[in-house]
Amino acid sequence: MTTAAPILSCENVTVAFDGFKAVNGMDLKLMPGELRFLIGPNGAGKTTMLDVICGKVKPSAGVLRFMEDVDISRKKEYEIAELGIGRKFQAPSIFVGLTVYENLELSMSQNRGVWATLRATISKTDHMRIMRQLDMIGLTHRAHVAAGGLSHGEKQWLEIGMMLMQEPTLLLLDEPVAGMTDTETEKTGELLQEITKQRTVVVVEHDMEFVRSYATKVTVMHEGKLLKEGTMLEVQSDAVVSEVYLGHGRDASAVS
Ligand SMILES: Nc1ncnc2c1ncn2[C@@H]1O[C@H](COP(=O)(O)OP(=O)(O)OP(=O)(O)O)[C@@H](O)[C@H]1O
Repeated sequence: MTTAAPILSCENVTVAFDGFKAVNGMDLKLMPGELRFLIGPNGAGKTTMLDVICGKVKPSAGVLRFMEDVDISRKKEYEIAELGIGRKFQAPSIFVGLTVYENLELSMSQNRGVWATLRATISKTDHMRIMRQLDMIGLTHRAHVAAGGLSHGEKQWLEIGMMLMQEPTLLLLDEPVAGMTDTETEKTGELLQEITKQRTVVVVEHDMEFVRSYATKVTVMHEGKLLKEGTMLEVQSDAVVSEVYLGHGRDASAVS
């Protein structure tokens, strides 16, 4: 039997902003096909950790290895994206004046200009890819609606769909269900589970109901470090985790 190699391995990662260590010796290992939740109180360093993985900020110490042997610690953001790491920020970045279909079409061919892409005749293969993607994100019936007219949840799914058109190996999502209705949140959880049949996903999340429903493994960060890793049950019953969360208003429910 062969043991699968990690898709991402972060060792002793530190990020300093003017001497303040937002991430301070963090370790994180992800296996292929994982849906990993990264939680922790406000200011724990979760978003900064995603920023380092996608190359938006550079670590002052530590090593990040992607696909076993590619050291991405010093690579530029676009190089990391080309290697197959996609990052979705909280606010959706979609073209509101274009239709859902056109947004997906554009994300497939980002190195061509907008008008060149939209004027070119689309191949049957590309059309089928877009149709499959629309089906996956549940927006087939909204294909020809301007993206600006979508609901908040639909916009988030469209952006996830746009990222998937680039075929990333690893997807990083920052609070994807923030502001969503309960129904939208549930649909997002199902979508993430579907995505992890083929890819690895890391989700930074504060919505503990959502984490409880969909997490198999949870990583807790505190003061820039790994505090605890395990199932939600293991994490919730940990005394140190409880202590850390106490007094952190919106996060206190994590351990209650
Ligand atoms: N560019 C920056 N310059 C200076 N300090 C920063 C910068 N980015 C983040 N920080 C600080 O680093 C710490 C960690 O921030 P980060 O956003 O990573 O935490 P977080 O766990 O994602 O928090 P939250 O859950 O509130 O989003 C915070 O104290 C924050 O103020």
